[in-house]
Parts: sequence; C-alpha cells; structure tokens
Amino acid sequence: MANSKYEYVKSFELEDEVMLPNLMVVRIDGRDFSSVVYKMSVVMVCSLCIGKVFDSDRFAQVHEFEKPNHEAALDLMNSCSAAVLEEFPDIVFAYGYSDEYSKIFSLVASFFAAVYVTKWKEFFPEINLEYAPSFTSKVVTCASSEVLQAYLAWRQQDCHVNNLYDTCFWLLVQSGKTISETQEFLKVEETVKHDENGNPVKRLRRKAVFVHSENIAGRSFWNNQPSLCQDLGNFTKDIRNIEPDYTRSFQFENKLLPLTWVVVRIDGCHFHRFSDVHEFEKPNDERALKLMNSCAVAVLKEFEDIHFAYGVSDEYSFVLKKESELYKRQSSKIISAITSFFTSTYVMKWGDFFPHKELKYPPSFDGRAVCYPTYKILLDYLAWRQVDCHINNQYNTCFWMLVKSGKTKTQSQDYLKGTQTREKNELLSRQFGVEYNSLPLIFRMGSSVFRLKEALEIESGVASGKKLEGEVVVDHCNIIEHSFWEEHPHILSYS
Ligand SMILES: Nc1nc2c(ncn2[C@@H]2O[C@H](COP(=O)(O)OP(=O)(O)OP(=O)(O)O)[C@@H](O)[C@H]2O)c(=O)[nH]1
Ligand SMILES: [Mg+2]
Ligand SMILES: [Mg+2]
Repeated sequence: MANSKYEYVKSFELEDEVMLPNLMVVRIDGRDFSSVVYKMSVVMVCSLCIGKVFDSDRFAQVHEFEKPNHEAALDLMNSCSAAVLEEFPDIVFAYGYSDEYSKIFSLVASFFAAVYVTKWKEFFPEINLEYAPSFTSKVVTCASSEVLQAYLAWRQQDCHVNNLYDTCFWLLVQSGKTISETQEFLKVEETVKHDENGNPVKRLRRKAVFVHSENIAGRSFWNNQPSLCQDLGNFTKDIRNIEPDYTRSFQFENKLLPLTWVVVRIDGCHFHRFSDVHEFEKPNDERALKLMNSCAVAVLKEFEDIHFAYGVSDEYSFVLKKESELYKRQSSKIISAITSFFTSTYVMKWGDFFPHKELKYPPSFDGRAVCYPTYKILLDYLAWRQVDCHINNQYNTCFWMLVKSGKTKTQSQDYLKGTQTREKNELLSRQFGVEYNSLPLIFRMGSSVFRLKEALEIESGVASGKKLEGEVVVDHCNIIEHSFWEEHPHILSYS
C-alpha cells in the first residue's frame, strides 16, 4: 500500500528484543500476585506466588473478599494462570521468539484480564463484578538457569515474608516426556489460528499441571521435574543467599524518556480471526468500533494523564501528556495497566454492544509505548494513523464491494492492485453507486477521544443534551489538518 509522508515516525519505534540464551520471566504483578516464566520461544513454567490480589484494597473491599485469603479469589487467579499457559501455543506462534518483549508481557496481562472477567461468574456467582480489573506486568530476563533459580527463590521468599507461604506451581508438560504419576497429562491438537487464506493452523495445546512445593527453587523439587530440567536446565546446587546483583536486575525498570510525548498503542491480537468468529460486518462493523470507543473513553476516565486517543479498526493510540509521571514513567507498568484495563473493559461491555451475540473466547490486545520528542512529530504520528485508516478503509470498501458482487478474493485483489484514490472512488461511484465521501465518518476518519474544554450542546440522532466541561467525548474529526489542533489547543499543546 501507498506510503505517506508521515511514515518516518515509524523510526521512533525502538526494538526491544531479548536475545538467546536469556530466559524470559513475565511477571504479572497485579500488584504482586503471579509470575509466568518463559523460555525464549516456549512458555515452560508459570510459577504463581499468591500475594495480595490487588494493590489497593479497593477491589477486595468492593467485592467483599474474605481476609486474608479468599479461596474463590485465589482459585480464580489460578484458573486465569492455567488459561494463560494453555493459550500459549497461539502466542508463541504469533510472536516467534525474538519479537519485542513489550508485546509479550502486555499480551499476557491483557489475556489474563480478559479471562479474569470471563471467569468471574464461575467463581463468584453471587457477586457482581463492579468495575474493570487491571494488571501490571513486566519482563525479567534470566541469563542462565542459576539466575532463574535465584529469581524463583526470591519470589518465594517474598511470598513467605508476606505470610502467604502457599506457593503454587504450574508446569507445562512437553509431549512425549515422562511425567510423574501425580501429573495430569493431556495432548490436544487444536486450531489456534488461521492463516491469510483462512486455513486452520493446528498445534499441540499443552495442559497446565498444578502442583504444590515448599521450595520451588530447590534441587529436590526442580530436578525431579523432567520437563523443567530439560527445557530450562538443571539446578546444580541449592542456594542459600540470593546474589544482590541478581536481585537488583530483577527490580530493574525501564523508564520512558522524560518530557517526551508518550504514545501507548494497543492492537487486537489476531482480530482477523476474532472478527470472523464473531461475524463482524465487513469491512466495518459499527458496533465493534463503538465498543472500542467506549473502552477508550473508560481508559481516559481511569488515567487522567491520557489527554487524547485515536482509534481505528482493532487499534487505539493513547497519548500521555508530556509531563506525565504515571508509574514514574516505567514503561512496562504503563503499557500493561492500560492494555489490561482496556481488555477487561472490552469483555465487560461486550453485551452492551452485542446483546444477542455471545463472546466466544476472551480477546487480547498487545501494547507498546513510543516516545515522540516534539509536538510536531506527535501530530505527524497521529496523522500517520489517520492516513492509514483512510487508505485501509478505502481499499477494504472497494475490496468487499467487489467480493459481494461475485468476484473471488484473488480477482478483487488483482483488480485493485496499483489503483489510486481517485480510481477507487470512481469505481465505487460508477459500479456500485456509492459516494465514498458519504460513508459514515466513523469509518473514514476513525475515532478521536478527548476531554471537552467547555460545556457543549450536542445533538446526535434523536438525543440531544449538554456535555459538561471535562467530559470525555468521541469525535470523528480530521486530525491530519492542523486546524483541528489550533481549534482545540487545550488537548495537547498546553497540557
Ligand atoms: N469484519 C470486520 N473485521 C474487522 C473490523 N475491524 C477489524 N477487523 C479485522 O481485524 C484485523 C485487524 O488487522 P491487524 O491488526 O493488522 O491483524 P490481526 O488479525 O489483528 O493480527 P495481529 O494484530 O498481528 O495479531 C483486520 O484485518 C480485520 O480482519 C471490522 O469492523 N469488521
Ligand atoms: Mg490486530
Ligand atoms: Mg490492527
């Protein structure tokens, strides 16, 4: 597809790969409640130290959890962890083993949040889930099994310190390996994704196994688990003291450059499949877009420092004010909190937008954060996204019109190859009687979300009303032209 003059903004997206032989530990810190250990390409272990479920007691209080441990709450967390592990062949497939790690940890937090909301009723049939839970996550890299051992010992120590000594441990059992009798073993081949031509891609989906151990970092436990030893390495000795250098590296947090505009862009994982399974209208499903918008509004209400958001298709970009000190600018926390909050809201609001459609499986989104040093580059970034929206929408509108008129997908693709904007508009008008510019703005412009500076009278359809100052609104304006920004200086430039 055509490049635009705004494409240069892509160069601000820095790579953040973890190289072999590092092991990746993804810790979902729903404020210290669980951790998932990955090997580069395969999730091998998920260790779950049960601590406080949420940072503040608010969530526990609102939902009347018993103290100190509410069994159903812990069971729900366990169940979500198992779901993460079982989901993993799919994630591995999608991201390969040297993809950006922000994608991986954000995806895990997002999926975890979606499963949490989905399973809530199973564990709390009597209690309403009052608001969207969110989780933070980060990656810890371990250069060897010795460091991993220290990491596990450190987490378990923390668990003991918190007086919550019950440590649960999940293993992924590899196919064909001997396993101890106590472990349940299941080998199921399932469709985990569809390729570009819609053909199912099958992989082995491995079942998580649940065991308890007093000391997950001990040789006696670890070395007796063939799947762990083989995939992650043996523990050669028991450790008494954890190297302070290791502990420091576990606590390291990446920070985003100060005084730059931070954009967190989230994108639906495999939404091609998700929209097929849920029979979204093609090329645009207004309800699906409005559900996305409503989640973005919730994000702006939850995170004051986000001043603007722009969404199209299955993605949303959230712009934080330059001076933001959210989570001390720790990128993993910012990315995972926003992504998981968006996802759990998506699941909670699904029924409002699709009252007659069941949510077939929990969706997930990945997130990344990019810093833009100047206001001009930030506006170019937003323009880049809106140009993309325009190009894709125009192409997709033509493509689906051709398909609906009887052409095959390949014929339609060939027909559109190399065509320019004007030719596509002519095609729509001549062959299908559709004036591109009369299509709904939400499809052509995408959606912008921001707070109002002044109270406003609005009229939308039959409903008219007054919007209050500071209220979060959704608009479908042209953000490429600078006139929008000049008319709304409060949104970004004067934050
Ligand atoms: N039918 C329909 N499909 C949509 C709509 N919005 C998004 N999609 C689908 O979601 C996809 C989003 O594109 P991508 O984000 O590039 O692709 P993806 O399948 O999500 O794959 P990854 O993002 O790489 O995980 C589109 O290609 C569509 O297939 C919609 O309103 N209607
Ligand atoms: Mg996507
Ligand atoms: Mg997308």
